[in-house]
Amino acid sequence: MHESDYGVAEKTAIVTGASQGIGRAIAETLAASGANVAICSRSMDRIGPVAEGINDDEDTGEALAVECNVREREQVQQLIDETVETFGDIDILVTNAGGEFVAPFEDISANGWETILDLNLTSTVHCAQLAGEVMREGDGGVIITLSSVNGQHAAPGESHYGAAKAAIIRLTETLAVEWADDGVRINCVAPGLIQTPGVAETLGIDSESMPPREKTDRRIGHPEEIADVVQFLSSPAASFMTGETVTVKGVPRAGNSMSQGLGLE
Ligand SMILES: CCCCCCC/C=C/C(=O)SCCNC(=O)CCNC(=O)[C@H](O)C(C)(C)COP(=O)(O)OP(=O)(O)OC[C@H]1O[C@@H](n2cnc3c(N)ncnc32)[C@H](O)[C@@H]1OP(=O)(O)O
Ligand SMILES: NC(=O)C1=CN([C@@H]2O[C@H](COP(=O)(O)OP(=O)(O)OC[C@H]3O[C@@H](n4cnc5c(N)ncnc54)[C@H](OP(=O)(O)O)[C@@H]3O)[C@@H](O)[C@H]2O)C=CC1
Repeated sequence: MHESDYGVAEKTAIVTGASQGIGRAIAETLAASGANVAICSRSMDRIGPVAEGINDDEDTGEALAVECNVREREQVQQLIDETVETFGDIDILVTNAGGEFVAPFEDISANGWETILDLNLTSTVHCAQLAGEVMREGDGGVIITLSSVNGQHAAPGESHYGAAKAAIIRLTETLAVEWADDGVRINCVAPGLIQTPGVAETLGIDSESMPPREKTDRRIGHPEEIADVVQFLSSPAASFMTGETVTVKGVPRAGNSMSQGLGLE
């Protein structure tokens, strides 16, 4: 009889942007399954308590908090070095940190464009290149990138973010081919609208009004529903998956724009 293996116990995972939202849910989910997690955000005051919460629980893997702005390559290198020094290796990398502002294309300054491309796309390049080096010189590993439904379909106000997230999908496909012989699997998760503090800030959605998980239609997703997919992709159960983008979006309503479709306008 075949027994599915969704395990990540004793693996070492890096999760970027884990002080809140999707990244935090991913870190806590992997740790609850026994992985040691190196987690980062731009502020130790914000990432430290998340690590403490994980370390307070005896039944989880260990957590290492690192202050790291993923837009800065040298800081990403320090994150990689501290992770290897503490846990010995890197088995899983989740490039979760990202963000956006919503604005018409004509209102986005050169710096605004660069900010969103740096934060989402170039940060993913830094993390994948530097952690990928460790994986490829060792026993391989698993990388999971974060795109968005905005990287798959056009939505007004999302030209910069959509371009960055679309590029992440193609980057994922390319690295899957280039690094296949090095034992590195790389897949991408493209969430639909997920209830996080970032979304509350960007789109003004009340984070207290969470609908239950039983329904898949006409609701916003929970961060844990992304974390569960990341856990699967990280595990041996996904051993024949690489270069794929997994969309996680429930059943939004049909509409002219995605936000109208979700009933948010
Ligand atoms: C609708 C349903 C579809 C489903 C998909 C859901 C889409 C969700 C996507 C998410 O990723 S949500 C969660 C992510 N979290 C956030 O986005 C956090 C909120 N945003 C921010 O914290 C910030 O805006 C930022 C994106 C992190 C950028 O902050 P930063 O401090 O790095 O940059 P600034 O110095 O503030 O600005 C740089 C540059 O950008 C211009 N700019 C900033 N905001 C706007 C804006 N609203 N409109 C136009 N331009 C903006 C700013 O003016 C600067 O440019 P210059 O003035 O210097 O030229
Ligand atoms: N929520 C959604 O609906 C969707 C989200 N996504 C993607 O999922 C990912 C997570 O989104 P979400 O949880 O909503 O985001 P949040 O804004 O809620 O959280 C973002 C996290 O990233 C960290 N972060 C932001 N900038 C940096 C940086 N430069 N360096 C390091 N860490 C950083 C923040 O920590 P701190 O502020 O402490 O530095 C925070 O922990 C993003 O890539 C987003 O684009 C995709 C589709 C939909």
